[in-house]
Amino acid sequence: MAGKEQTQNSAKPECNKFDNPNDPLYLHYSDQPGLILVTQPLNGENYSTWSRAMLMALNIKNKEGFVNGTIKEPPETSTIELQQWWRCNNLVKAWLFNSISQDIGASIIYNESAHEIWSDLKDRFSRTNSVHFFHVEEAIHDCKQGNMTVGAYYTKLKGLWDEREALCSIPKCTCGTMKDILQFQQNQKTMKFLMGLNEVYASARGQIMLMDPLPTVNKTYSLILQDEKQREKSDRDVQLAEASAFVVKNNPRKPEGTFKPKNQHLKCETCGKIGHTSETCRAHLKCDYCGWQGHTVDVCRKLQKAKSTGLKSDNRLFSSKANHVDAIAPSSSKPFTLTAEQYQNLMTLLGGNKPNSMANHHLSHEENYPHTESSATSPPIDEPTPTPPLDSHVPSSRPTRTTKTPSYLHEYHVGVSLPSRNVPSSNSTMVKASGPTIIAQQGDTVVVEIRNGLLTENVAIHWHGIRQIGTPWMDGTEGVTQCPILPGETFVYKFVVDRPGTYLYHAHYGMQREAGLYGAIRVSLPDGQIEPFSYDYDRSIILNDWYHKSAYEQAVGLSSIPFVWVGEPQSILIQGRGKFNCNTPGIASGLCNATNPECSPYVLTVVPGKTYRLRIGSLTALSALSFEIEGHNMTVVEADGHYVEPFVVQNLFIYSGETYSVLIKADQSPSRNYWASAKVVSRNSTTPNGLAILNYYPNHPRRNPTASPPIGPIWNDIGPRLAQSLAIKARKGFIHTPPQTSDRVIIMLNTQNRINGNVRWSINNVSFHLPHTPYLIAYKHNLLHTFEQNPPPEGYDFANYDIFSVANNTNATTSNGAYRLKFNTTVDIILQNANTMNLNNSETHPWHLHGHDFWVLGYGTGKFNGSSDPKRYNLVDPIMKNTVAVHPYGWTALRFRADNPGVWAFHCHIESHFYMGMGVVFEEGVERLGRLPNSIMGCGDSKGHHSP
Ligand SMILES: O=C1O[C@H]([C@@H](O)CO)C(O)=C1O
Repeated sequence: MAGKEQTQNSAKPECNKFDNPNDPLYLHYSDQPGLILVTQPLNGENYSTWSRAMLMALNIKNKEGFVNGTIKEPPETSTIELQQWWRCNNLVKAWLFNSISQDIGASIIYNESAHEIWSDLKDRFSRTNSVHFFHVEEAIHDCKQGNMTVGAYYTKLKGLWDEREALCSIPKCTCGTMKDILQFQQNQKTMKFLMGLNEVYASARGQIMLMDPLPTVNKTYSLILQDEKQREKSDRDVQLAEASAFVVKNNPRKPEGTFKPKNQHLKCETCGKIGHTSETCRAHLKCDYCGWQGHTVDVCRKLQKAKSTGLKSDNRLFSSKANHVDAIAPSSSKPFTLTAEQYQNLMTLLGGNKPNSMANHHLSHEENYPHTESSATSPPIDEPTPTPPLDSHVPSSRPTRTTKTPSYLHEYHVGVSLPSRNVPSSNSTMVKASGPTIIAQQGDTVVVEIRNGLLTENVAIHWHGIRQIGTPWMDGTEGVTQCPILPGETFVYKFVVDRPGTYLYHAHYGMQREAGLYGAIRVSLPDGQIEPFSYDYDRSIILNDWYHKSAYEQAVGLSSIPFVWVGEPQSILIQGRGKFNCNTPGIASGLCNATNPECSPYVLTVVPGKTYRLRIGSLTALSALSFEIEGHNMTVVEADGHYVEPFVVQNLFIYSGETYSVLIKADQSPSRNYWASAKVVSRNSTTPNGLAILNYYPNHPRRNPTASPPIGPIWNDIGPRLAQSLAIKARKGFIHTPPQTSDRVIIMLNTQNRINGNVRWSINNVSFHLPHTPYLIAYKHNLLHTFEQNPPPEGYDFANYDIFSVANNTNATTSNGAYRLKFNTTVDIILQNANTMNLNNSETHPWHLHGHDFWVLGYGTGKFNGSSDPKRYNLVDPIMKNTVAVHPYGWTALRFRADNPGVWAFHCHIESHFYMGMGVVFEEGVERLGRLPNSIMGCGDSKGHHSP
């Protein structure tokens, strides 16, 4: 009795126990063996996700312990409990069977316990994790927005991160570093997400990257969504398109890790991939349009899509960088408008944050910029009679113009204001920024409507390096090709970009360029043509110098008695960003701190292993620069729009008005960032080097490089600079052989003089000044009385002039006479440098020719010898350029064909030097031009010459 009671007593609590839903041995009536706990059965390749999902489901059922072994089999003495345990174990086994593929199921059917099965599966399938892990990592690396919405892109990336975490998560620890590690991981995710976004988000990306601390990826996603919403709202009429060089290699296909070829039994011996054989291997194919391997341009789906949507074939619309806006418009069929946000960006870039002593007009969007969505058409363009384009100097195999039907119009509407100066203070910083990069394709027509928003100052914009063949009135040189654009007036520039390459644009009125009105022009090859070098990404970088004094104050000083020299600039800017009195850019100290992202240097983010084409242009007012990137060689491949026979440099010397493309490979240790530095050379300058950061992804863009910035070359060592000049030759296969003889030689002695008490620069003792009536109008409309008709001298007193001493040029004069060149003749120019008015001093002058490229035939030191030096000319493979340096006490010989009807300035690109008279003007074939557009008239005697 007592025993029976005991049994009953002992059984009762056990029964109660199994009734308790919190007990792992409890079975709910719904816990049926037929249940399927996960949707994706284990197939051998999805172990990590499967096991995670399974554990989650078992945890909900309170049966996790049966697979991880924590709920042990009870001793045989506890019979009832043992029975219940086996019931539960078998139930879990059934659930496992239901969640694995049949093949795998067959191999574990004889395992007794769920725990054994679980361990067996783990042993077998988690071993493939490293391969899977590799694929997941690869897929994360390749994951870019491309054709996806931001939401879809985020979801995809998030899924991949979760998968990676399932495969390999950071072990939990309680020490303090865990927080830092997680923060680092978060930052990496934010960076990855930002990097994969399409270029339309570049502006937002730039802002987010400068936030400190970096927001979490979720927060970043929400910020980008807001940006997208705003964009959709204000950009309704403009079709969004994936954009820019940053995503040129966007892969719309599945990342390799998730892509499964059909014929898995085939293996290619050529590329090693599964799914095909050598005969059908496409690995060697490369598409000239989208840059992807594996197909050619004729079957490129991206191109077909672009064509079918009617967008310009490169399908780019807006692309903005952290500190400048790249804009590109579709064909003329749709009116192009800037959105309020884009316009605001542009104005912020052109504008500053403090009032300027000069006329400086920052109007609100509505006031200043009428061409928002509501303006349906562009203002009528004053169309002059076109002159046929000339195709000289170009081998017939490579056409200079692509005739397209219809030709694409790129329209830009730009309101002009000038950036303000930062008033020097004890510890201040400054930022200046350039205007939008114009991105076009060879043969495109670019239309830029400039509205002068300045209150009291005129404006004109020159398209530097664009030869304006057939449109000399669009060169934008005030006083030479057009009247100035008056405050409040609008001028429409319309011209064809007839050659691929890297060009610039900038103000060409007084010393206004110095005030910060400039930007880059990037012209790509026509569809189907490829560059003779390869790279993964394309970036434009403009170098500049920056003064605290306004251009106006500088100009007053230069023309005052006593003379007030502009002095050395306060800062050097890389892509619009510089510093003043900060210890180091990017460091959280003083005013250059995290709360002021505007104070950060320009950051160029690179993906380790990738090659970048850096299109570097200089628009300095004064400084010759040496540009270098710590630890990275640069291969020079392009100069002023011409392919260069590649050569490698550690530092690139670049003079105002020049452009170069260099290739750099992100092949250094990816564990840190690197300095890019621009140092003043050729002048004993006190200006600190301009600095930027080459940011190796995924390092934080504002993490300072661990090394000190490069010091750069010695300022007065001419040797390496001359060596670089001599190294620049035309690339084989792209040589434009120069005419072997010339029809006329003009020697131009560059000297500094004192004329009527003013310090001036002169050419052959004649200092240049601009007339009130632009030459082009004066020649065409026979208004020859508006400027001096005595042509400037063709040389100097060669026998008696000592270029090495301070000359007493008392006979120097000023003149606005021009050289008239016989149309289609070949002209040689010898730029002869000399001593300035300071003892033992000769300066570097970058000379820029409008309307042409010239062959650079040679350089030399000392006085040019007309009988021996021409024998040393390079008449085989000289580079063609539009800007070239004459080195201190040296000479440079150029040759060009006077075959572009118009009037063209040729001048020193140092802003103050041209202002002080260092320039000349060439006229050629104006009689061949048709009617000039009315829009360039209105000043001097051109008043009243408007044609109906
Ligand atoms: O044009 C210039 O004037 C000064 C100096 O020669 C006179 O002070 C200078 O360095 C120039 O380049």
